[in-house]
Amino acid sequence: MADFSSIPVLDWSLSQGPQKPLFLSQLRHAIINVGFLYLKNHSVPASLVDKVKDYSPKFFDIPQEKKDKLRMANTPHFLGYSRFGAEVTKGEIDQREQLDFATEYECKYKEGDPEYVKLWGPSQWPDDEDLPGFRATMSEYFDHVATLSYRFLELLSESFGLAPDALSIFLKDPNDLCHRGKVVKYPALVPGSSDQGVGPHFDPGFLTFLLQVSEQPGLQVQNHQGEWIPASPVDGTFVVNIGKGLEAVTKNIALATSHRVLSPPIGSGPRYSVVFFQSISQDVRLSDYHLEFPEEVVAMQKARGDGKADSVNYGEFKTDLSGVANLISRIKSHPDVTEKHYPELFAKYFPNGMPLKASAY
Ligand SMILES: O=C(O)CCC(=O)C(=O)O
Ligand SMILES: [Fe+2]
Repeated sequence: MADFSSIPVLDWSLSQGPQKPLFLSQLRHAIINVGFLYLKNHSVPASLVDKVKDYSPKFFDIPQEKKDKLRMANTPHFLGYSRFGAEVTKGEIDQREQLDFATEYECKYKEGDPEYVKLWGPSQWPDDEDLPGFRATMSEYFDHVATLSYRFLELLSESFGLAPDALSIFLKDPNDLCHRGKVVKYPALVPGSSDQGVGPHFDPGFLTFLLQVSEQPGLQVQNHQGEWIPASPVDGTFVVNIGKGLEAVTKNIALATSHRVLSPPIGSGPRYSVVFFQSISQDVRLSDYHLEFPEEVVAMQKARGDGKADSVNYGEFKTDLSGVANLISRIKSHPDVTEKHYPELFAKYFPNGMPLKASAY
């Protein structure tokens, strides 16, 4: 079985010139065997990335009562602020605080629509006078990363021997896409408390682009033997990884790899990150599609095997509509929003009531 003990680094500038075949073969290796990579020399301007890094801690420094006004449970869209301890992964409380946002929409849901349509709605941003320029900077960054993610997906298709648009068809309707982003703070470990920044999990959709804002280690990626491999920050890079949607539509050739974040070491100060999740059309059932892959790609998958990651979310991408898979995962992560806006699903997924402490809101 091909396994990994470090995360490959890919140079985006190679993909633009005569070295493109080399880039594609490195990409194919990373996507099939690791499911994670660092991307350097990418197309998002360094000055914009620096601004985003600068703003990230500032959001968390605005007064708690102002952040609480943006609480995620205000609306059914799973967008907004989650205070420390409000989020759950694999049944355990995550030691992090975050603001979730998404492609801007008015609430799309109408009586009679499937419930996942409630995922589309407006983000909740801090007032500009509390944090001037934050919303504009985050939105500009979000758009740049979305553009990079579309180009990346075309190259990924090519690296698998498919037509460049073979995977982009799942993102073809711009009025239907709801990419998600967030800015996250992981406080340093407090003696005697849990070190679960975020528990082991898979990501949704097709691709994730992660900006590690601070220097603290903590992000770890699980290899096929179940060992946790560090993906510590590398200056000037994004960490790119595969979501469960892409794994489903490629029949497990692209690997969604389990990962987690451990709280930064005691006394080392908080860790910040900014994440972009590339979504696909919500009314697509990926199992309805059959893509033909060249033999050598299938052979690489066979040589890799299927691994034994122990995280459990997003299995629904293999059977249900993409919107349903996304909704179920939001439900499991945010019991406070679920209790308020999805009472039937709350009863189903939290039969013992609110997990301890996640009810702190
Ligand atoms: O903050 C990070 O470094 C990773 C976060 C993550 O994996 C997630 O929120 O899906
Ligand atoms: Fe993740």
